[in-house]
Amino acid sequence: EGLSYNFYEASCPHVEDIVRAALRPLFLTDPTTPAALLRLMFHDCQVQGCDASILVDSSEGYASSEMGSVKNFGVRKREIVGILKSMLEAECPQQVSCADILILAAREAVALSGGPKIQVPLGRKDSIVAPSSKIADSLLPPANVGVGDTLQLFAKFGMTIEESVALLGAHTLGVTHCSTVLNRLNEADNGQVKGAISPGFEAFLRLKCPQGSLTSNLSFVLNDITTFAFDNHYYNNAMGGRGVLLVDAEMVMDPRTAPAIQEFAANQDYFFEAFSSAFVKLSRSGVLIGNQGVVRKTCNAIE
Ligand code: HEM
Ligand SMILES: [Ca+2]
Ligand SMILES: [Ca+2]
Repeated sequence: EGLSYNFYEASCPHVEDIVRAALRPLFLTDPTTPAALLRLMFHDCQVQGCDASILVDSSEGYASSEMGSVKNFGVRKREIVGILKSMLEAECPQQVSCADILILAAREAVALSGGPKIQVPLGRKDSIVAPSSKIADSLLPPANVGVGDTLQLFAKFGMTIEESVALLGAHTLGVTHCSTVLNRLNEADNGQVKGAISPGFEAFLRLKCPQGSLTSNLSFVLNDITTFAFDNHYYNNAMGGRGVLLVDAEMVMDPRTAPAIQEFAANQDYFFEAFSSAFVKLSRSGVLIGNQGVVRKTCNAIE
């Protein structure tokens, strides 16, 4: 496919060490950084492939760029890829693509949070096209997506059902803002919130995210209680009716996905293996190789 595990062996042999060493202090300063970088990777790969398109600021103003999509609400830390890029430009000018840096940053986010150490193939090029917010709107899944649509989405990356369930285990890190939580609570059928939800957790969500609050874009709940640890707690959470998003809560009840949930909840190593494989598949999605793309000078602009 054109990606390889020793792509920068001659042109930038220390690229992986440089990224890891630079991220460690950034993660200590702000422990929410790994979650942000992992989500950033998914949102890049989902729109036009893993090509750093999400990093491009629109020249006509932010609103029309990919980041202007409401589906990118809460996406943070794009600037960190820019920081890593300038370090790598100093070490090996014009060699390392922003698209590869983004994948390496997400990979370190997982490893430095206690998750699996994933080997990723490199050699992606950066896009020379910046998709509009409308395109991002149509390609990114809505926050209230169900199990069926999610499996369909991930099948496009060549993922098995097990890998799809493992990939959603990314929600072992990070938070969900109350605006999204309220949408789920308000879409109740006859007063019954959709998906597996325990009465205690529903009460907790209603307390944390009150109706009509003016700050529901700022307040949030944790995706699982070990929000900074990449572990299998997400699955225990979901089985206990404490899944935050609809898809987290529905997967437990769906006969296609329930077996994998139980497996991952019982066996963290097995989860890590499936997640690693899914991560690499995601990272290969729609990549540009050779002269299909460029190595940008700065990540937030297409010269
Ligand atoms: C059906 C697919 C998915 C849906 C509907 C979905 C939806 C969401 C939503 C609504 C949030 C909360 C955003 C906020 O309020 O700030 C979130 C957070 C997050 N998502 Fe997903 N997601 C999906 C798949 C994925 C995948 C495949 C990954 C990574 C491999 C991922 C990683 C994350 C992470 C790490 C966070 C926490 C971000 C933070 O705390 O800054 N998600 N997701
Ligand atoms: Ca992209
Ligand atoms: Ca966790």
